[in-house]
Amino acid sequence: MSSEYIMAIDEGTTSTRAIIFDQKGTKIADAQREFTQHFPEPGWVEHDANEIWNAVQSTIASVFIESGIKPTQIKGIGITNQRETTVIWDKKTGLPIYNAIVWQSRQTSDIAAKLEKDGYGKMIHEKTGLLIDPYFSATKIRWILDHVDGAQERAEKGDLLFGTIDTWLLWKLSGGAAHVTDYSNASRTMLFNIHELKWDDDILKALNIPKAMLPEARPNSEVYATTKGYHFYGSEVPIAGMIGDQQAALFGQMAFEPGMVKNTYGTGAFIVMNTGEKPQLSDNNLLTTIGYGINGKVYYALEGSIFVAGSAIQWLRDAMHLVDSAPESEEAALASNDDDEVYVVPAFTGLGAPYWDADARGAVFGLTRGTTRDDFIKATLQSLAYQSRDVLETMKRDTGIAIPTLKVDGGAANNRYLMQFQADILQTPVQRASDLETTALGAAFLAGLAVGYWDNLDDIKKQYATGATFDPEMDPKRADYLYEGWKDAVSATRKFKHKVRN
Ligand SMILES: Nc1ncnc2c1ncn2[C@@H]1O[C@H](COP(=O)(O)OP(=O)(O)O)[C@@H](O)[C@H]1O
Ligand SMILES: O=P(O)(O)OC[C@H](O)CO
Repeated sequence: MSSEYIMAIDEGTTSTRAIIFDQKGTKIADAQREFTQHFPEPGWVEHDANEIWNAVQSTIASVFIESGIKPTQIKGIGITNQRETTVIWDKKTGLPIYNAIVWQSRQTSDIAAKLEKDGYGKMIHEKTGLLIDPYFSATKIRWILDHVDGAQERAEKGDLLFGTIDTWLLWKLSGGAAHVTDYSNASRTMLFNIHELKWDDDILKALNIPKAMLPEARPNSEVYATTKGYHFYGSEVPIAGMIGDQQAALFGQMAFEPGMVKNTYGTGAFIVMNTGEKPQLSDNNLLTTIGYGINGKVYYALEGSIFVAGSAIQWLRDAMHLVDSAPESEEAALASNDDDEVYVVPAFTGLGAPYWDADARGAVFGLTRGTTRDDFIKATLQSLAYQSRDVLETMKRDTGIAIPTLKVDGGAANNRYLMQFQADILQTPVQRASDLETTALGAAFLAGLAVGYWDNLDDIKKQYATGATFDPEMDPKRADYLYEGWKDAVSATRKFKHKVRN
C-alpha cells in the first residue's frame, strides 16, 4: 500500500467532505459533515461561514483518526467548493461581518435588476461571460456592504476581505497567510474579466466595490500556501489545487477534450461542456466560464446551471415529509403507477438556465383525485431530468455539437430511476462515474499534479474507470410528448408572478 496520499476538501452546499486518495485515484478514507441552512426570508439562503470552517476542521480530524493516516503522509491538499457563495470578513479578527450569502439566494434581485436597467448587461456578458443575475457573487458583495454598518468604509480602507469559499478556507488553513482565489471561482463573481484574467475596473466601478477587498486570482494547480497551526497537527502541508466544484467535476471526469460534457446532480445540477482554449459566448443564455488553468494555459467551458436538483429531494424529505431519506425516492418512483402526467416545477429560488427568471416560484401540474405520494415523488425526480434536457438542447443549439454520451456524477446520480429516466427523456446514453466523488477527485488531481504526485495528464488519464451506463429504453415519440408537457408546465409557472405583481 502506498504511504503517500492527496487530500481533497470538498465543501458543498449542504455538506463538507475530507477525502484521502491514493496514486490510483482510489478513495482510501472520507469523512462528511452537514451544516445548517439558514432561510431568513422567503427566497433567501445563508450559511454561517464559521460553522463551515468548523465542519471542515472536524472532517479533517475525523478522516485522520478513522484512517490512521498521518498529516505527514499527505503530499498536497486540493480545495473544491460551492461557487459564488460570498463571505466578507475582518482582516484582523478573521470574523465574518455577515453570514455567507449562498449562490441560491435571491436577496440581491433588486441590485441585479438595477444593473440590468442601467444597461450593463452587454458589457458584463462580454467581459465576464455571465448574465446579470443575483446568483453570482458581485451583487452579494454589494448587499453586504450596504447592510452592515460602516462596511463600505472599512472595505475601502482595506480592513475587510472578500472571498468565495475556496478563498475563505485557504485563508483559514494558511493562518491568514494567503488571500487568493483561482480562475474558476473568480469567473463566477461577475467581476472577473475572463479574457484578460483580471478583476474588471468598469464593473467594480458600476457596483462601487473596492478592489482592496478582492483576492489575487491564480491558476488551478500550484502551491498557494501551506497549512499552519493545529489543523494538520503542526505539519506544513502544501495547499496545491483550488477549483469550483462544477469545474472540478469536469476535470475529475477527465473531460479534457473540447465538446466533452458532464452533469453533476448535487444540490443543484450543473451541465458543463469543455470548449477549449478560446472563450465562446453563448447566444442562448448559457454561461461562459473558466474551466481550469493549468501549465500556463486556460481552458474555457459553457455551462447551464440548474438551481434546484437534489435540494428538491431534500424538500420532499425535510419540508413535505414524503420520504425519510433521499434514496427512498427511488423506490417510490418505481412504485408509482401514474402515466408520467404530473409535473413538479421546482423553481424555489427562481429558474436558472436557460430561463434566468429570478421571480419564478415552484408549481405542480396535472394533479387528479388519484395522484399519490409516489406519483408526486416521481414527478419531483423527473423534474431534474427535464431541466437537464432544457439545458442540453440549448447547448446543442448553441455549439452545433451533438452530445453522444452524458457523463454524470453527484449525490442524486445514485438514483437509478432518475438515471434511466434521464437517458429516456434525452434519448442519449448516460454514463455514470465509477465513484461519484468526481468533484473531490478533480481537486485531488490538480493538487497532485502541482506537487509531482502525478506527472502529467496522461498519468491521471490512466486512472479513469466508468461505472454503469443507462441506455434509452423509451420510445422517442413518448419522450418528446412528455417533454412537451414539461415545457407547458414551465411556461405556466412563469406566468404566475402573484407576489411580484403586488
Ligand atoms: N439516492 C438519491 N436519490 C435522489 N437524490 C439524492 C440521492 N442521494 C442524494 N441525493 C441528493 O443529492 C444531494 C447531495 O449530493 P451532493 O453531491 O453531496 O451535493 P452537494 O455537493 O451540493 O452538497 C442532496 O440534495 C440529496 O437530496
Ligand atoms: O453544492 P453543489 O454541488 O450543488 O454546487 C453548487 C455550485 O457550485 C453553485 O454554482
